[in-house]
Amino acid sequence: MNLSPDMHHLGRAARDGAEALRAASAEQRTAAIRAMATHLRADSSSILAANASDLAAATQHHDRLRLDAERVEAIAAGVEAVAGLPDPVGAEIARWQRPNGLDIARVRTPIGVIGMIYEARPNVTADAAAICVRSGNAVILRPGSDCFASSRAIHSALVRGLAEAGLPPATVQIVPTADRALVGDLLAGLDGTLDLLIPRGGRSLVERIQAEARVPVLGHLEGVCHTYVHHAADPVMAAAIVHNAKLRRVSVCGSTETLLIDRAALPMLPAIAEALEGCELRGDAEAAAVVPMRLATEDDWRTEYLAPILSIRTVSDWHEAASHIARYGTGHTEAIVTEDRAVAEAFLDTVDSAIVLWNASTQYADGGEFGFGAEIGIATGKLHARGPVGPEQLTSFKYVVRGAGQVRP
Ligand SMILES: NC(=O)C1=CN([C@@H]2O[C@H](COP(=O)(O)OP(=O)(O)OC[C@H]3O[C@@H](n4cnc5c(N)ncnc54)[C@H](OP(=O)(O)O)[C@@H]3O)[C@@H](O)[C@H]2O)C=CC1
Ligand SMILES: N[C@@H](CCC(=O)OP(=O)(O)O)C(=O)O
Repeated sequence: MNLSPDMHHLGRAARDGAEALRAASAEQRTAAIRAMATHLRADSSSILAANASDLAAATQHHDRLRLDAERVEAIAAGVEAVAGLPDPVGAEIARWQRPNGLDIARVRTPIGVIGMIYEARPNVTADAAAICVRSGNAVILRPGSDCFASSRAIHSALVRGLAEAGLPPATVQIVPTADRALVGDLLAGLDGTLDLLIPRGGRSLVERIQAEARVPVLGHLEGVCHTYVHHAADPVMAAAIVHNAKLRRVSVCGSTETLLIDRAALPMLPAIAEALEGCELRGDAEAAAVVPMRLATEDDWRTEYLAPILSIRTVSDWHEAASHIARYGTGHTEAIVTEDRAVAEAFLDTVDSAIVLWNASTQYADGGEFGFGAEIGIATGKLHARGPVGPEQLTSFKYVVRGAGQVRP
C-alpha cells in the first residue's frame, strides 16, 4: 500500500523511539513522565488557546472537548499518577525450576509501537502517552478531529518533557492532520512498523476496523452495557444503582443502555422510573404495562444511546438476562443487583464481558476507579487485556531460561 510520506516517516521514527524506550531505565521513564507533567502545567495557556480554537470550530461534544485551567491541572496530575505506578518492564511474572535444573522466568516486555485512534477528548492524548512511556511502548496518536489543536498543543508539551529526560521525541508522535486517510494508514500497520492498534470509539470506527485492519487490534469499542435487577434485589439499592448507571454521565462507554428486570421484580419498576426522571424509557410490553413508555424495537436492544434514553426488557430469570447480554452486549460491562449471593455468583461466572459487577454501578468501568491511575480505555475484546487498560496491560512477555550447560536428550 502507498503510505503518505509523513506516515512513512512516523512509522520508522516510532521504531527507533521504541528501541530507545526499551533501552531506557525505569528511572528514566519515570523522569520523562514527570517532566511531561511539568511541561503540561507550564504550557497551560497555550493549551487553553488551542482548545478555544477547537471549541470554536466544533459542532458537538463541547463538554468532552472543553478544557480550563483546572482540567489542564487534572491532566498533569493524571500524568504524575502514572509516573508513580510500578514500572512493568522487566518485571518477573512467574519463575520455576524444571527437574533438569533449567530455571525458567516469564518476564514482562513492551509490545513495541502502538497506534492509538480515539475520540475528541484532549486528556486521552496525555493519559495514553504517559501509559505508553510507563510501559516502554512508543505510540502514534490519532485524536478525534474536533480536538486536534488541543491535542497538538498537549503533544508539544509532552515531547519537551521526553527530551528533558533524554528520550527521543519519536517516542510519542501525533499524526500530522485529521485526514481520515491517515487512519487507513494506521489500520494497515504503517508498512509493518505498528505492533498493535488501539481504536477507542463507536460503530463507524468498528466497521472500518473490521474491514481494513491488518495489524493486531486491542479494541476499546462501544459499550452496550446492561444492569439486571433480579427479583431478590433491595428495591432502594436497585433504584439508586440504575439511576447512577444510566444518568451519572450518559456519554461514557460504561453507562447502562439496557435495564433487564425480572418479571417478579416489575413492582420495583415505578420507583426505578421515578429515580430516572428526565430519562426517556423504551420498554417491552410488560414493562410498558407497569410504567407507561414508548415500546422498544429490536434496534433498541443493540443501541448505545450515549444519551438519557434507557431500554427496558422483562426477563424470567438470570439465565434469560445472561442470554440477552450474550446476544446484544458488546463485551464491555454488565451488573446484577440482587441480595441472593448464589444467583449473583452464577451471573458473574456466566456473563463473559470485560467487567461484571454485583450490586454496583456499571459507571465504575474506569481505570482510575480500579486504582490504575489513568487508563487507555476499557478493552472490549477477548485478548489477555480486558477491561481497564493501564501500563501492565500494555506489555507482553518473554521467557528467560537460565541453564548450566543442559542439552535436550
Ligand atoms: N471502550 C472504551 O474505552 C471507550 C469507548 N468509547 C466509545 O466511543 C464512542 C463515542 O465516541 P465518538 O467520539 O462518538 O467516537 P467515534 O467513533 O466517532 O470517534 C473515535 C475516533 O475514531 C475516528 N473514526 C470514527 N469513524 C471513523 C471512520 N469511519 N474512519 C476513520 N476514522 C474514524 C474518529 O475520527 P474523526 O474525528 O475523524 O471522526 C475518532 O478519532 C462510543 O461508542 C463509546 O462507547 C469512548 C470512550 C472509551
Ligand atoms: N472510563 C472513562 C471513560 C470516559 C470517556 O472517555 O468517555 P467518552 O465521553 O465517551 O469519551 C470514565 O468512565 O470516566
